[in-house]
Amino acid sequence: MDRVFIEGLKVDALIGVYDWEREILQPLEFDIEMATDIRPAAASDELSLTLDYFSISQAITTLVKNASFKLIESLAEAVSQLIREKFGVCWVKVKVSKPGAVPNTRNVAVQIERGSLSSSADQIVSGVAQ
Ligand SMILES: Nc1nc2c(c(=O)[nH]1)N=C([C@H](O)[C@@H](O)CO)CN2
Repeated sequence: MDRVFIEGLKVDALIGVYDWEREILQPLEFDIEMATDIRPAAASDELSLTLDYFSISQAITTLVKNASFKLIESLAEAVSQLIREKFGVCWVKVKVSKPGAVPNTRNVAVQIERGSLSSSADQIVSGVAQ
């Protein structure tokens, strides 16, 4: 299965467990991997036949700016749900990094994978993804 990536998407967010974190915005970074069949877009050179990484980046940014979760786990779930439901992505990997959160570290993060790769293969065989 082919992939479309969004790497290093930076958004300032209201996020965190502690009281002081509810008063500030903190930098988060998103790495997204989405399974899709890029052959129809490649054959036609047509943006509407692939996953538009610009539109998806904008949608993630809007979601994150409007969210106020405590845990980056909750935000990762919300982002994966958005990508799967709004953009019809059958399988997605979402990594949410909070690089300033822990002293003496380069980064802390969570990563989730949601959906099924086999269902996208089924769609291609049945012609849905053509
Ligand atoms: N697995 C997680 N651990 C922690 C989180 C989190 O979102 N997921 N959050 C915090 C605090 O908000 C922290 O970022 C403050 O520095 C602690 N652990």
